[in-house]
Amino acid sequence: MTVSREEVLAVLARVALPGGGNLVDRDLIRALRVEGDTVAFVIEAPTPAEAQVLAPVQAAAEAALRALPGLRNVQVVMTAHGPAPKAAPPQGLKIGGHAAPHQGGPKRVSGIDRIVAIGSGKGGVGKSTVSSNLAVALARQGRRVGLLDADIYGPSQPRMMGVNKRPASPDGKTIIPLQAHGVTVMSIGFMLKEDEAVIWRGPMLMGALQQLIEQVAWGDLDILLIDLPPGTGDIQLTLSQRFALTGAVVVSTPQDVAMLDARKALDMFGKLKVPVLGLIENMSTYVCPNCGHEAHLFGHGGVAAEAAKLGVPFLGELPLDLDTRLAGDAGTPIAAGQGAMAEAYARLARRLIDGGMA
Ligand SMILES: Nc1ncnc2c1ncn2[C@@H]1O[C@H](COP(=O)(O)OP(=O)(O)OP(=O)(O)O)[C@@H](O)[C@H]1O
Repeated sequence: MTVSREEVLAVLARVALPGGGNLVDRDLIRALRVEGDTVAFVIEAPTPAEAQVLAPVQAAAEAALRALPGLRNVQVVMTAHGPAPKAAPPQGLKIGGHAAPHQGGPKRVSGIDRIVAIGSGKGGVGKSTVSSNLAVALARQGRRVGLLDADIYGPSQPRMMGVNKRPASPDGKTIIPLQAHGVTVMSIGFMLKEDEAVIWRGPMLMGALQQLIEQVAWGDLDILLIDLPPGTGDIQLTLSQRFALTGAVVVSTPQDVAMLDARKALDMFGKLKVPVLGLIENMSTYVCPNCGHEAHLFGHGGVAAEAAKLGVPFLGELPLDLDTRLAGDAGTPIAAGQGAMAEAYARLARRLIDGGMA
């Protein structure tokens, strides 16, 4: 028995807040994901002080969801924005400290030729899948590639790239990234225990992001791909303001609602002066493996049309493909093998290389 997003929201709407209202009508839920028997989301408190007040609410929400038949894993993270109390000085390697004061414009990271962010307006459109496969496809074409999983609310790269162990830090400062399928990989997921519910305050998230870029011994890279969280939040803002990005690639499905959100992401990159290198349509066509019939479950061609309308490059379309999902779940991206999907990613990679973007 599976639980729907609506059922989860209905339960959360019954969790009352001190001072009135509930988690849903006070709009505190972010990045809600319901997948099989797992639900994960973020409670975004307006301030660190309110995050403390809301701690019992977090516990009540978790308990209410655990009572739903069909749900086995409930992962709730609390974040808060605004000034946070001063942190104790770090002892050994600690991730999620406060970001160092920032002066001047976006800066280059030494040894890294290009930084390309992969974003989406909506969650679940395949941004992480595209990031891992593109990274592998670029590496197969001889590029020196790094992949940073900055999806702090739901890191997917440990699973998709098939690596998950805590990276070494010989001096308590430098972090040694992991290697998988020819790609140098770092994920916030490597630093967290599974199911760990940490209170990540907004400023701490920013500190974590900065550490993941600057303290990781990336070595010399032709390109660092950054798998962003969905949407247009603090991570996107901090990243663009602090680091000189070569550009951003936006992934969307052709579905109208996904495109609507993708437009917001494009608008955000425009405002932040990050060049949009192109749009990718994911899950565009489904070819039945039994009869070969083509169906367009989320529509088709909408992303190419939008790219043409906005005057940004359309980088290609990737079909909805069972083997892509299975490969991602198994930790070996489909681009690492042979066949039509590996070739589609190889074409995408070639296009970026030929355009000087990778
Ligand atoms: N082209 C595809 N064909 C089949 N399955 C796909 C495809 N692209 C992605 N998926 C599957 O869809 C699910 C969501 O993909 P993914 O995690 O890459 O999305 P996302 O946009 O990064 O999501 P989020 O932002 O919520 O982390 C995964 O199970 C993935 O394997």
